[in-house]
Amino acid sequence: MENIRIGFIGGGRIVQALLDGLHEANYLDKIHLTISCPSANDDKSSLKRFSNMIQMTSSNLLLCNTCDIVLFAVKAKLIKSICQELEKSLDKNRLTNILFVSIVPGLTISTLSHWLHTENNIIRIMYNVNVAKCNGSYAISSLTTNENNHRLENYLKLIFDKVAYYAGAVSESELDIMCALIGSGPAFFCTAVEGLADGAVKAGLSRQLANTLAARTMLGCADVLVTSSKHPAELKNDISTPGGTTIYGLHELENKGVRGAFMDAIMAAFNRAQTMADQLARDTK
Ligand SMILES: NC(=O)C1=CN([C@@H]2O[C@H](COP(=O)(O)OP(=O)(O)OC[C@H]3O[C@@H](n4cnc5c(N)ncnc54)[C@H](OP(=O)(O)O)[C@@H]3O)[C@@H](O)[C@H]2O)C=CC1
Ligand SMILES: O=C(O)[C@@H]1CCC=N1
Repeated sequence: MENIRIGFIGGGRIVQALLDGLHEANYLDKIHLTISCPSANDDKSSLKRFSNMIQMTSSNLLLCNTCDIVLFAVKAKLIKSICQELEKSLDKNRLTNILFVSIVPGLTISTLSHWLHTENNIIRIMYNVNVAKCNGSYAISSLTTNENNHRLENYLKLIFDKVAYYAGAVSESELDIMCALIGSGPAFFCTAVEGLADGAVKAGLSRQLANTLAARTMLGCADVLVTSSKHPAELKNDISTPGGTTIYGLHELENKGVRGAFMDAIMAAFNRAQTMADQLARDTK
């Protein structure tokens, strides 16, 4: 297991969040990890802080020639040309022995399979920035059947388990829902925290205290919900005393359709993932 080498094509925010989490979990120096990105040799790269624990290269080809698991972590529009270069230059045997992993919304197994001219060695994963504090969530969508790919997939799970809660093996369509809830969810929660803090500032609290308390209140609620079997409505009802402050605030939220707004946000992100998948699939024709 220890000799399995992992490569990331792209070393931006979502990859660095994973590196931060693995570092915090004291696991980064226990794995062989390489990142390829154009700025690999730039002294100002924010990846430099990991330089004694990871390998860096500006060549995606070199990365694929040395890694057993390769994750695509770049913007969707770049993937086709990256795949074309790999498919053209990589030895066929090497290409079919790598486990390729898409973390890109809309980059489906079938599209990647088409661009790489390979099959049965591609899976998808969705995770979120919360891995940076070992508090992420992730899910996997996989159709691989051969033993070597299962071994590589299990190794990947072992690594993600250090920093994230495993939501399970899901279909690709379910992974698009996970993309909305797990992947984009942190941005939705941050927007809610910002709004609550803004309200407290309007009422007269300092910005710093308002931000800290809004975030800590969310953290505490999340902890209760995750560690108890309480339904969110039960916790909400426990807090709302008859004729008290909370129910007045909740009435305003209902007047503004906040629940519908959150539902719409999830549906919009989910639909966007499916639209992106359709657009990328059209590029395989
Ligand atoms: N941010 C998030 O929370 C999540 C993002 N994702 C998905 O992950 C992908 C990456 O997102 P994110 O990290 O936020 O994006 P960033 O913009 O932060 O990072 C993009 C990375 O791609 C690199 N890159 C650009 N061109 C190439 C190339 N030709 N070959 C190799 N690397 C290249 C960039 O390198 P350089 O810096 O040198 O230009 C950079 O390291 C996206 O598809 C996104 O949708 C998925 C789940 C969550
Ligand atoms: O916005 C995006 O496209 C990525 C996917 C999930 C979170 N961020």
